[in-house]
Amino acid sequence: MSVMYNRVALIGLGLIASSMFWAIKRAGVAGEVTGYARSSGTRDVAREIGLCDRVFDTAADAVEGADLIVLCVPIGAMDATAAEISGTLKPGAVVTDVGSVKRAVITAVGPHVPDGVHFIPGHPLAGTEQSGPRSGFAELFDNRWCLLTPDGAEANEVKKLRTFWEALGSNVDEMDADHHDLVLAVTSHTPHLIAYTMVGVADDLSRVTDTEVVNFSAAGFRDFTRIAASDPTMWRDVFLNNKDATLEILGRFTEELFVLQRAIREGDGDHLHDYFTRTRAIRRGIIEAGQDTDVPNFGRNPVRK
Ligand SMILES: NC(=O)c1ccc[n+]([C@@H]2O[C@H](COP(=O)([O-])OP(=O)(O)OC[C@H]3O[C@@H](n4cnc5c(N)ncnc54)[C@H](O)[C@@H]3O)[C@@H](O)[C@H]2O)c1
Ligand SMILES: O=C(O)C(=O)C[C@]1(C(=O)O)C=C[C@@H](O)C=C1
Repeated sequence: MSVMYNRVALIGLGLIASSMFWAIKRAGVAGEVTGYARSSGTRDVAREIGLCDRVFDTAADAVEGADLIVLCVPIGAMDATAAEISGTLKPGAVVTDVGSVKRAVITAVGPHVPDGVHFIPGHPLAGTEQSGPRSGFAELFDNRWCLLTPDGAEANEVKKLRTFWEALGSNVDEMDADHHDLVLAVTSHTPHLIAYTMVGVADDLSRVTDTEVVNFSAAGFRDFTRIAASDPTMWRDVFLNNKDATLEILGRFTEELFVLQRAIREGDGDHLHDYFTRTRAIRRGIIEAGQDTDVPNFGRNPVRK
């Protein structure tokens, strides 16, 4: 594929930015990729492993002259990061982000985007429980969805950003930001909270030892522990910034849980069987839609130095 943006700047060099870098190199869609991370340790690692063509010590320097700027920091850091780069954004540049919540990012970043610069929020629905500059890999976005919430941004720029994400391996869709936050509360945010809770319950239970939990963890619980190992800062920020939607889904979840709890207590096998039959159909739907893509080639990267 040919170069789409002469210079792409990645701000915040963790899992998503490093995966984007390797995927951009694999696709050949950027002339140059610059990067910035807040900590000097992360910048040193980035330089050591060849993550980004040039790593800068300030975000403002990293975005200077960039055609596409991708904010890859935790949601709670979006406001300050956008303020830092605001003065050096090139007219005509596109600012996007990868944050897991969209309305809060629009509120935080939008006011810092000067006239003449395009702002197109985004969210790749792909990740792992790993974080940091060494955790990325080029295949992360393959066959995963990336949602854009353009809200009136210029159509040509939106189209170009769509094509960019497609070149990185994603399927792309557009959505209203509030709707995005509700959908993700169902499909990602509340499930993470449930996993955190279940692992916390196992940890608290004194009659079952930690060694027993580790040795005898069944597949379902092991999946929960993977999810519950996700980055605490990122997930704290997700819940603080998608409060209403998460609380709505969590309310419905606890209501359903109480009904199932009662069915177990009363020995209502029909209710349990009917419920599990309904939920099984959802899983089958996901497989039929080709969305059961477990993370491919985890940890391997053909272009990493
Ligand atoms: N991990 C996932 O599964 C996933 C998936 C999709 C989107 N996201 C979103 O992508 C963004 C980055 O997540 P990640 O998984 O790459 O995280 P990460 O922890 O791997 O990397 C985040 C990077 O942001 C920088 N950073 C951290 N705190 C900062 C601060 N206060 N100020 C400035 N910079 C700071 C650091 O360079 C750090 O390496 C988040 O907004 C997250 O919601 C994550
Ligand atoms: O597979 C995982 O580790 C993830 O949790 C990735 C996952 C998710 O699917 O919920 C997590 C947060 C995101 O914003 C997008 C993707």
